[in-house]
Amino acid sequence: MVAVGDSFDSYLSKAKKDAPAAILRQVARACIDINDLVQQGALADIINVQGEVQQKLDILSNDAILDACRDEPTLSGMCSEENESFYPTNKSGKYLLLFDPLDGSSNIDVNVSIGTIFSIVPRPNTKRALTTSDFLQVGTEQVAAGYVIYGPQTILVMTMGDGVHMFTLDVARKCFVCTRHDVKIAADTKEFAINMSNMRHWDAPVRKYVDECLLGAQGIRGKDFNMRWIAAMVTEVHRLLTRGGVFMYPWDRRYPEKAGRLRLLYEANPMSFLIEQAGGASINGYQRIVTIRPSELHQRVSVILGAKNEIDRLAKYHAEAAKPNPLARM
Ligand SMILES: O=P(O)(O)OC[C@H]1O[C@](O)(COP(=O)(O)O)[C@@H](O)[C@@H]1O
Ligand SMILES: [Mg+2]
Ligand SMILES: [Mg+2]
Repeated sequence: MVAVGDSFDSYLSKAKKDAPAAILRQVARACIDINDLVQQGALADIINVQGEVQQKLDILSNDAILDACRDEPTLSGMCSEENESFYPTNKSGKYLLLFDPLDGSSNIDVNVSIGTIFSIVPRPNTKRALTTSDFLQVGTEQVAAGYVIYGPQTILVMTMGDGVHMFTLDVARKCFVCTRHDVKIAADTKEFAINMSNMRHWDAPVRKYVDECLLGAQGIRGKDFNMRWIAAMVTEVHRLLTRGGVFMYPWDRRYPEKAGRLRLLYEANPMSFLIEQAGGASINGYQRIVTIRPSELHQRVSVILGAKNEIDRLAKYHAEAAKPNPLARM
C-alpha cells in the first residue's frame, strides 16, 4: 500500500507485475509538461514571437500525451477526445489508453483549475489488427484511471483498483509525491454541483432532487444545501474526493438526441472508476455508468455521481419516474 511521502515512481514500482505502470509513468511525464504550458498561460504567446502559429492548449496537451506514449512498448493504441479516430502504436502492446487531454477548456482564459483525464483498458485481442471496437469496452474493464488537476497545486489522482491515491507535483524536483492515500467520500453530503441555468430543460427526477435540496431545512431533506459549479469535471470531482458532495451533468432537453454532455470513454468512465473506488456511486440515472456498453468512441452520457446515499436517492427517483403509470392502462 502506498503511503504519504512515497514518490509516484515508487508506488508504480510496487504495483502488480501486470499493471500498466510504464504507461502511467509516461502519462505523468506528459502531464508535467502540460502543467508547464498551463503555468505559462499568455506568456507562451509572448515567448513564441517568431511568427509560428499558436496552437490551442487542448491541442498542445493532446500532442504532449501522444508524444510521450507513442513509443511505449506495452501500449497498442490511444484514443483522445480531440481526435476523430484512434491512433495505433505498438502491435504487441497489451493496453489501450483513452484520454481527455484538457478538461474544462472554458476555464483556461479565466485562470480557473483545469485538468487531464485518463483511462487504461486491456487490449482484448492481440492476435489481430487493432480496431475501433477494441476501445468500446465497459468501464468495469478499466485497469487504471485518473486525472491530473492543474490548480493552485498540480495533483495526480488515480486508482488501479487499489483505492484512490493523490500525488502532489513537487515542481522543483518535477516529480509527484503521495499526499493522501485511500481517499474515501462520505455517504452523506450537504453540497451539490449542477449547471442551474439548464434547470428548465431537466428531466423530472433531477428537478425533484434539486428542488428538495433548494428547500433546505424547510423541506423534506431537513437540512440546508450549498451549491457549486466550476464548469470543469476534473475540478468538481476533485472537490468531491476532498470534501464530499454530488456532481451532476444529466441529460437535458436542449439536445434530446444526445444522452448527455460528457463523454463516456474519456470522462465518465475514468471518473466513475475513481468515485466507486472511493466508496461513492456513479450512475446515468438508471444504471452504473461503468456497466454501459459503448457503441461509439465519442459517445456521450448523462452523469450523476458522488455521495452514496444521495446517488441512491437519485436512482430511486429515476426508477419511480420510469415505472409505467398504472392509470394509463385503465
Ligand atoms: O459549460 P457547461 O455547460 O457548464 O459545461 C461544463 C462541462 O463541460 C466540460 O468542460 C466538458 O469537457 P471539455 O472541456 O473537455 O470539453 C466539463 O468538464 C464540464 O463539466
Ligand atoms: Mg472534458
Ligand atoms: Mg477536453
